[in-house]
Amino acid sequence: MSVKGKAVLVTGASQGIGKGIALRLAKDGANVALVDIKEDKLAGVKAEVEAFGVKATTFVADVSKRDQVYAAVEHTEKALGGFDVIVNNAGIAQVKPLADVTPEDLERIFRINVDGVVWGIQAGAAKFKALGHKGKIINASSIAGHDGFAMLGVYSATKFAVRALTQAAAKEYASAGITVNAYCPGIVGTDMWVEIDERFAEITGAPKGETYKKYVDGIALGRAQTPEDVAALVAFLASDDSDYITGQAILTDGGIVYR
Ligand SMILES: NC(=O)C1=CN([C@@H]2O[C@H](COP(=O)(O)OP(=O)(O)OC[C@H]3O[C@@H](n4cnc5c(N)ncnc54)[C@H](O)[C@@H]3O)[C@@H](O)[C@H]2O)C=CC1
Ligand SMILES: CC(=O)C(C)=O
Repeated sequence: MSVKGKAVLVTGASQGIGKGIALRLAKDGANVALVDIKEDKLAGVKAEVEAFGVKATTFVADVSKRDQVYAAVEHTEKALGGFDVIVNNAGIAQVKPLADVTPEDLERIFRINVDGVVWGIQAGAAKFKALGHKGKIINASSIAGHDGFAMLGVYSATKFAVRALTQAAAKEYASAGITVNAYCPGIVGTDMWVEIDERFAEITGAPKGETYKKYVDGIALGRAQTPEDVAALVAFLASDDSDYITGQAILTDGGIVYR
């Protein structure tokens, strides 16, 4: 598997899965652009990436804003001297019964989780075409993009949407040699799950930690997923070894049996 020397843009790279992806790709020899809204955390991740002896750069952008995503792609090409892969990883979750969902909730979650992926696909593909070379687009879906999760209904809808966008984009860009795939993690022990568990506790009265434990107990491999587990799949999708794979939404969930 080789990503050595490739220039890769990762969104949502300040923490969690995005940070895990950035570090894994750096370990494998890729140069990495770290994009996030959390400016304060980016410098620390950049230093960790550079410790692998590769180039790193940071860029503050809100993926829900089209112009900011295009600017992040431009910055990546200039700073890293190329542009080969975009990982549209940034996303947010919200725990709420469907009965309580507001127009503002829908607006906020869809703008980041869906628009953010549309802009990443669009800006990434435009740059690959301008450079005249093949490229890879990799999007974050979820097991919640395969089954609607109770209390995470709107979030699940956005992750189903990411699968649809991945399939459509794969067909639209295949003739340009651009591949488009999605990774679908299970239960990953990041800040996102800390917040999900806390919200479940507030809404249902379940003790803190119980919801997370319930989901982890349903994983056949018997443990929660780590960002590194997810990054292993993304490293494959970013490498030349995945050249014949496109339009796929690949589950990496430890054989989850409880949803
Ligand atoms: N944690 C989990 O169990 C799972 C997570 N996922 C997906 O993986 C991706 C990463 O999730 P985690 O690392 O767990 O979440 P996280 O909450 O730990 O990290 C998300 C990152 O995205 C950034 N971000 C949020 N909104 C942004 C915006 N508008 N523009 C730019 N950056 C923004 C945050 O600042 C943060 O650094 C998300 O798309 C999530 O939906 C999918 C399946 C399972
Ligand atoms: C956060 C998320 O996507 C799940 C399914 O845990």
